[in-house]
Amino acid sequence: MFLSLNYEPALESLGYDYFDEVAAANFPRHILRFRNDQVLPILGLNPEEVTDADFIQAFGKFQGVRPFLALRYHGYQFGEYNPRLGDGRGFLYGQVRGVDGELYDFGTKGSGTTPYSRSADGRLTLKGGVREVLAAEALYHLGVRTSRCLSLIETGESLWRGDEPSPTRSSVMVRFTRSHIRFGTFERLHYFKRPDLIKKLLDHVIEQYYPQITPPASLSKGGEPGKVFKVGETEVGQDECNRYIQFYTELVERVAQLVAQWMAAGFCHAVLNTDNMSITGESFDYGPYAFIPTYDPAFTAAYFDYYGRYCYGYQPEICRWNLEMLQRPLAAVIPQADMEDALATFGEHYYRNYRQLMINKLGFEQLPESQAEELLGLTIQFLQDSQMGYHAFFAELAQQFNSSWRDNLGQILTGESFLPFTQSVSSLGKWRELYHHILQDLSTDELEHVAQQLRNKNPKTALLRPVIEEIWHAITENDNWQPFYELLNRIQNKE
Ligand SMILES: Nc1ncnc2c1ncn2[C@@H]1O[C@H](COP(=O)(O)OP(=O)(O)OP(=O)(O)O)[C@@H](O)[C@H]1O
Ligand SMILES: [Mg+2]
Repeated sequence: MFLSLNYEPALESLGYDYFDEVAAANFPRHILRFRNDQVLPILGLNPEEVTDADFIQAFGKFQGVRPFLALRYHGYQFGEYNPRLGDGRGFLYGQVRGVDGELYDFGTKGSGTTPYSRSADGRLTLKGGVREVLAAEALYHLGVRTSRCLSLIETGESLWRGDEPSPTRSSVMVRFTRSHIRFGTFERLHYFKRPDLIKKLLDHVIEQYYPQITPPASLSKGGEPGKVFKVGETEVGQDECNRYIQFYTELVERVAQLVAQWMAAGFCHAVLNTDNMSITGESFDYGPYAFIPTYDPAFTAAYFDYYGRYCYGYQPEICRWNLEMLQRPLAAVIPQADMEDALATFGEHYYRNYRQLMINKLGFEQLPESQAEELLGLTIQFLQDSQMGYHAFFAELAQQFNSSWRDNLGQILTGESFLPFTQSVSSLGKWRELYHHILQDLSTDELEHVAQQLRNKNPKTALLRPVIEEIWHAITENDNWQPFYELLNRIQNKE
């Protein structure tokens, strides 16, 4: 089924400067643990017609005739440039155009060694695979622009890891995402002083992932088609240059929006190295991530992040810095001053998006700016003062909300979960007053809309670490996958 999809050699057609052809490992076993039936319709496939054997054939045994491409990239890891990276345990399996007209990647993780594996085994632990499946689904259903997992297959090997009781079980995952071109893909080309390859890749990225940016032909009608000038070492036409500026400007906006989505979702990615930043502004690579238990800007998810560089509250600044580092390769084709102007808007884009998403989580489509600002401020204040669960606060708000709140301040957030804070946290009283004040302007229909919005944005199920550990416990102790499927069901049904 997957073998007969209409694969497009989009990246492959750029030539062997960007990747190496590799082979998949032969695994002793293939046990399908997860298939993402929600994704299949995007590929034009009817889930009922796709068998488990189809998944195993394509994404466990890797039968098929396409070249598998280990992509070359570098990256800044914890602030240090690392030229010894690249797909060390994965490859681009293929690219397919969805029924929505968009190009999608199937990328593997844990599929065997490549020229970039260094001394590592090219494998993915089963727990790592389970965690990535869960994160992607949870984020997707919280409205985050994210990759998703198409399949997870257990592969029957024993792996040794410093951060899991070992030996531990192995798996191979296939990721479904717009692109695996990373900031680090460009950084590598800069390292090797190849502005020509930067330009070629950028043209490809704009054509495939930023199609609304006007192509040179139409731009040149009104512009100055003949004018060519030097940016860095490269000769760039005026209208080409305009496109590149538009691209960087939009990337800045997309990344700002993505970080706002993580922050509102209470998500800490944990490893925001530039090799984990997609050029399409999508989120992916869910390793030691965590959803924050309580609102704490200093919350750090990765045990190896000794200085808290990638803590929850630094994420916007880190992504801004990553965009700044990307200016180095892009300076080959984009004037520095234009990139700086674009990046200067990052903070504003981030904050505007964040505030809007938080207002949505609080039940409203729109609020006047000053009111939105005040409500957000009080919400954060309460979450910080009380250290009530971040997800619990919103879930409880959604559960307890009642249209009677409009006429009766005394009923707002009086459920049991808020009792401990009624006396001790003064921001709760102020929050209630403001919320009441906002509701007073609403009609009965609008109140119903608030109730719906609250439930829609704030599912009861939160993917907190203890929840994942419980799922993993059942798997590792009793090979019981039921809790995993039940959790996935709740997440996918936004319960
Ligand atoms: N077990 C492994 N074997 C070989 N290379 C590995 C292994 N684990 C990580 N790497 C390499 O180390 C670098 C950082 O890995 P990271 O944990 O960010 O995930 P990843 O393997 O990069 O996958 P992706 O970024 O596509 O989600 C990458 O170059 C990766 O290929
Ligand atoms: Mg990675």
